[in-house]
Amino acid sequence: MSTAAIIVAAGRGTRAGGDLPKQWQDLRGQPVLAHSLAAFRAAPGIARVVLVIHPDDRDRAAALGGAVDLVEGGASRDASVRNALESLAGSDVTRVLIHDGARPLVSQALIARLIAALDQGPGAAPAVPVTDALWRGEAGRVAGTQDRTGLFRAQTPQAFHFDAILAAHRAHPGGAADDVEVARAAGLEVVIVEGDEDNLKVTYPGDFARAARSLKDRLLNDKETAMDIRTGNGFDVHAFGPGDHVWLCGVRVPHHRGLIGHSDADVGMHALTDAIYGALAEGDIGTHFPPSDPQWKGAASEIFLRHAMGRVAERGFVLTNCDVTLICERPKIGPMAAAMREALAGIMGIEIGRISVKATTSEKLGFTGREEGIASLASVTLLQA
Ligand SMILES: Nc1ccn([C@@H]2O[C@H](COP(=O)(O)OP(=O)(O)OP(=O)(O)O)[C@@H](O)[C@H]2O)c(=O)n1
Ligand SMILES: C[C@](O)(CO)[C@H](O)COP(=O)(O)O
Repeated sequence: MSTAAIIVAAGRGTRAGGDLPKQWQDLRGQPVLAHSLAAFRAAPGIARVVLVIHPDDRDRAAALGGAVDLVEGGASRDASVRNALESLAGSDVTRVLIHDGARPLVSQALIARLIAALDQGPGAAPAVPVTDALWRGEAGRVAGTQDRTGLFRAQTPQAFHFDAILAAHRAHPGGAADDVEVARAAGLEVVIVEGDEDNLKVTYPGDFARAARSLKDRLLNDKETAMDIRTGNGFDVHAFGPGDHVWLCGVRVPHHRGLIGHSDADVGMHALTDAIYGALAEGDIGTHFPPSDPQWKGAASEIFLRHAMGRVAERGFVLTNCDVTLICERPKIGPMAAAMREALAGIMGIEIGRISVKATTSEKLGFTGREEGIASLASVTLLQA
C-alpha cells in the first residue's frame, strides 16, 4: 500500500495576472509551487509526488529539483488530473491526494487528517463552512439571498482510493470543478474533513499578499514549520578572596588569590549557564540551584552547566554557539583560553568550534581594574532542532 500526491500546476493563472503563471510567481523567496511541493515532500505518509506541469514550464520545474515525476497537463484541470492518474496506473499506488499547486499553505496536519480519513471510505476532502451571508447579484445590485445551511467552501488536497478515482475520471465526460465532483458522479462517497482557512488558493492578484502574510505568521508561530532561533545573555561577578587558584570556564588557574562564592565561583561558567537559561526563558542559576540550599555549597559549576544543557535538549533545541568574555587584569586568560574551550566542549557535549572564550581588561578602571574581582559576559544561540 502506498500513497502518492498529485500536484496540478499546468494552468495559466489568467485571473492572477503577472509576467508568469501564478504558481511560478514569487512567494517569500520561492515560487508558489515550491511551497506546495515542499509540504508533500515533508509529509510522512506520502511515498511519491507527481507534478503536473504545462509543457512551457519544463525548465522551471527542473529547477525545483528533488525527486518528483513530471507529467504534462491537459487543457482543463480535470484533464491534468487524469494525465497524472494514468501515469500511476499499474503502479503500487493505492491511495492518492490531489492538490492544487496554487494552494501553497497546505499544512501537515491537513494532509495527515486526509490520509487518516481514507481508512473510513473511498474519498475525503477538506472544506470550511460558509460563514458569510450569501446573495445573488444582478447588475451590481443584490437580487436575492441564498440559504447557507449545509454549504461549504471546497479545498484541496482531495483524497481517494486510487483505483476508484482513476475509474471515476475515466468515466467522466469532463468539465468538473474538482475531483470530488468526478468522484460523486461515479457514486463514490466523499467525507468532509475539517479544512483550514489559511489553505487559500492563489487566484487573484491580492491573494499573493494574503498568502505571504499567512506564511510569515506560520513561520513565526506554527509548531509544524517554525524556525525557533533564540539568543540569551548572562553576566556574573565574583570577588577575590584568600586562595591560590581560581576556577574559570572549567579550568583550575593558579593565582595568588581565589574567588569567593557559594559554589566554586567559576564566574565564566556561571555567565554562560545564565545565558542558556535566559535563551530558554527559564530564569537563572539561582532559580534552579538556590544559594539558600546548602547542598550547592562548594559545588562544581559544571553541575549547573550540565543541567542547563539538559534543559536545552529536553526543550528540543541545539546550542549552535556560545561566546564567553572574562573581564580581569589578571590572571592572563589568553594562554588558558584553548584549555577553557576544551573543558566547556567536554561538559556541553558540543564541538569546540562552537565555543569562544576570550578576555579583556578594563584598563585598570573599576572593580576589575583594581583587581577586586572578575566579571564575565556570555551570549548563546539556540536553534529548535
Ligand atoms: N489545465 C489546467 C488548469 C488548471 N490546473 C491547475 O489547477 C489548479 C486550480 O486551478 P485554477 O486556480 O483555476 O488555476 P488556473 O487555471 O491556472 O487559473 P485561471 O483560471 O485564473 O487561469 C491550479 O494549480 C492550476 O495550475 C492544471 O493543472 N491544468
Ligand atoms: C479544485 C478547487 O480548488 C476546489 O476548491 C476549485 O474547484 C478550483 O476552482 P477553479 O475554478 O479552477 O479556480
